Amino acid sequence: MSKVPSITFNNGLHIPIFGLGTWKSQLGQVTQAVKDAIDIGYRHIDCAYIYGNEKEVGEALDTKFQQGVVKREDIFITSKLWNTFHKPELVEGALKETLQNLRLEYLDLYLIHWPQAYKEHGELFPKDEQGNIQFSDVDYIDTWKVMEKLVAKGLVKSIGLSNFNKRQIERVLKIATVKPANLQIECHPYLNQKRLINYCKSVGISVTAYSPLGSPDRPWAKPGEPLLMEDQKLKDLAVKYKKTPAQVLLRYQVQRGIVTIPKSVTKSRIQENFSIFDFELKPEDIDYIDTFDCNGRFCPMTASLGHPHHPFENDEF
Ligand SMILES: NC(=O)C1=CN([C@@H]2O[C@H](COP(=O)(O)OP(=O)(O)OC[C@H]3O[C@@H](n4cnc5c(N)ncnc54)[C@H](OP(=O)(O)O)[C@@H]3O)[C@@H](O)[C@H]2O)C=CC1
Ligand SMILES: CC(=O)C(C)=O
Repeated sequence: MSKVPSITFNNGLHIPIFGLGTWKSQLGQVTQAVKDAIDIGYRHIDCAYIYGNEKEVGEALDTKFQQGVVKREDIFITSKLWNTFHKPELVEGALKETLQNLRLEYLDLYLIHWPQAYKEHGELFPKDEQGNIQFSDVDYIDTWKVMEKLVAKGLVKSIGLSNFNKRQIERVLKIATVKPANLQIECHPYLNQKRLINYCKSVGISVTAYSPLGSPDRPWAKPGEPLLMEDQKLKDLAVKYKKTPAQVLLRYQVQRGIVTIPKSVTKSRIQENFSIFDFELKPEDIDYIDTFDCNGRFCPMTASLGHPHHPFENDEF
C-alpha cells in the first residue's frame, strides 16, 4: 500500500494531500465507504456538521481503531463549523457535538465552513415566510477569535477557513494570533483558482480543493449542465496517460501541491481515485488543463446571495 504524501501547515503539522469527501454520502453507505477507504490506505477524511452523517463516519472510525487497522494519530480528520453556530458562545458547543458524533477527542482541522452567518437557534437553513435564508450579523472575525481558543484547549490541532475570498482572508490575518492553516475552496479545471491559490501561497496558507471531480451529484445539478468528467479534452488526456478522467483531475491537484478530497461511496471508485501516485502529468499538460478555466463554479451558495459576507458576490476572487 503506497503512503499518501503530506504537505506541511504553517504550524509545522502535516495534512495528507489526498482524502475522502463525505458530503452527500448517504446514511447506510457512508460507514462502509469510510471503512473501505481506510482499508485501501486513505488517511484523511473530510467531514462537516451540515453533512448530517458524522455519527456514521464516527462508527467507521471507531471500528477501524478497534480493529487496530489505524491509530488515531495516523489519520487526519477535518470538520467544519456550520453557519448557524458563528456566535462566539456557540462555537465550542458545536465543535463538541461534532467530536461526540465522530467519537473523537480532537479534530486535526476545524474550518469555518462559510464566512456568512445564519440566524441561530433554529433550522440549519433558517428561512423567513418568503423562503429566504435568515441572516445573522455575526462577523467571522469574532468567530475566528473563538476558533483560536479551541486550539489552546487541545480540542483541535489546526484551524482554517472554507469559502473565504482574498479580502476576507486578509481581514482574518489582520487580527489572527493563530494563522489559518488551510483554506478549503471549490477547485477543478473549470475553476482553477490560480489567483486565490497564489495569494494563499504568499501568506503561508495551504489550500484544499473541494468538488475536484465537478460534483456531478450536487443536489442542484440541472440536465444539460457541463459534466467535468465528460469533457472531451480531459478524456483525451486520460487516454494518453492510460488513466481515467477522475484520476487525471485528482493528479492535477496533487501535482500543484493542492490537497484534494474526492467523494465516493463506491468501493471501486474509492480505489480508483487513490491510484494516482504511480504516474505524473507532464508540465505542458498541467498548463493545458489550466486553460480549461471558465469561472465554472458548481457550488455558488445562491441561497444566501445578498448576505453582506457572501464570498462570491462582490470580489473577483
Ligand atoms: N467546504 C465546502 O463548502 C465544501 C466541501 N466539499 C467537500 O469536498 C468533497 C468532494 O466534493 P463533492 O462536491 O462531493 O464532489 P466530487 O467532485 O468529489 O464528486 C463526487 C461525485 O463523483 C462521483 N465519483 C467519485 N469518484 C468517481 C470516479 N472515479 N469516476 C466517476 N465518478 C466518480 C461520486 O459518485 P459515487 O459517490 O456514487 O461513487 C459523486 O457522484 C465533499 O464530499 C466534501 O467533503 C464539497 C463541497 C463544498
Ligand atoms: C457541500 C458543502 O459543504 C456546502 C454546500 O456547504
